[in-house]
Amino acid sequence: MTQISSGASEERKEESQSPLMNKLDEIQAALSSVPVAANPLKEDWQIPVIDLALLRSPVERSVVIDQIRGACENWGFFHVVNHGVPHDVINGMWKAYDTLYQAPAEQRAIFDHGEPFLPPSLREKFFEMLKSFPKGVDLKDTIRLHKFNPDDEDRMTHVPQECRKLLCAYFKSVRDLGFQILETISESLGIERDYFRNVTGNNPELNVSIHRYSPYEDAEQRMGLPVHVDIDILTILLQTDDVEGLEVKKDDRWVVVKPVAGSFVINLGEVIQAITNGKYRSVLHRGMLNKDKVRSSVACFLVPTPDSMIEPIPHLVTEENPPHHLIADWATYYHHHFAKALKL
Ligand SMILES: O=C(O)CCC(=O)C(=O)O
Ligand SMILES: [Fe+2]
Repeated sequence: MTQISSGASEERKEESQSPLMNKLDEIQAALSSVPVAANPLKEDWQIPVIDLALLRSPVERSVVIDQIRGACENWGFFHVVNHGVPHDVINGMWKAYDTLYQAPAEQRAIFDHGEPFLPPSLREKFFEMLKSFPKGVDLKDTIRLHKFNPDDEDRMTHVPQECRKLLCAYFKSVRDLGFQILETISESLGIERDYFRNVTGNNPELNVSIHRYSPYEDAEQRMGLPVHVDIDILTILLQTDDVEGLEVKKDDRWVVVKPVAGSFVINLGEVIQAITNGKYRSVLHRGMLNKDKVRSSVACFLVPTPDSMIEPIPHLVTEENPPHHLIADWATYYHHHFAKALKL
């Protein structure tokens, strides 16, 4: 595995000031104390809503590309509507959701990857760290499908039979949408449309987290999903459209991502931040709980192939803006990220 970096002490100096290290410190701080709503909420701000139907119009395409550039620079998050994923495919995902959550524990143990998607060698350390955190900061239930390839229905024998087709149809469609959005993100940077797909290896395998946030009476004192950034390329999130819970960090405030009927929430992962050398942002977010309603969400993570080189686009590196992130193949990058988070 390749790892290109400057000398060790220089690297450490750079890291101690990097946005990534600030984020990791904030994640640690938030995890070690309850209650969690430390920063004031900004109720009237909203993440951008982008209408993808306009991409088909030659006149309006450039307007949409400009909106995507603005959303990526300022928010790292946006809704997409008119995205082309059919309603019945989305309804099929919700049906599959019920089937997966109703499965008996012994069956779920077979299809649910269980723990977060961590490098195997760091699992033990991660669980040790978790023990030191107070209870009540990670109260959701999550079913995880690891390296899920929706083209491979025949090999999906571990997933309940009645939802295989539904999951494949949904994740194929959502993966296509993700790839299409990556093209518009490339276009917004003035680079070839297939830049991201090429450098990250066009990986057909997805990671999937299917969350269920049960209600808690003292919901404000607790946390469903702790503060984090997504360590992927792009996340495409489907959420219940009548219950709030997702919050995004913006200018030191938490902004509620109000559900928009029929939309997907898109957020940029760490990989886009690394490849754009900080021009586009992967931002902190968290999942809050509700007093009396269940909230559900389905996160689909596009990830690079292990040998993809994660390095900044050359014209986004300058003397004043040297590489912010480790330059390495994805397997190394991923390991390094978690090792830093665990302070190893
Ligand atoms: O449930 C949500 O709204 C957020 C999920 C999320 O951020 C994640 O799975 O990484
Ligand atoms: Fe996330």
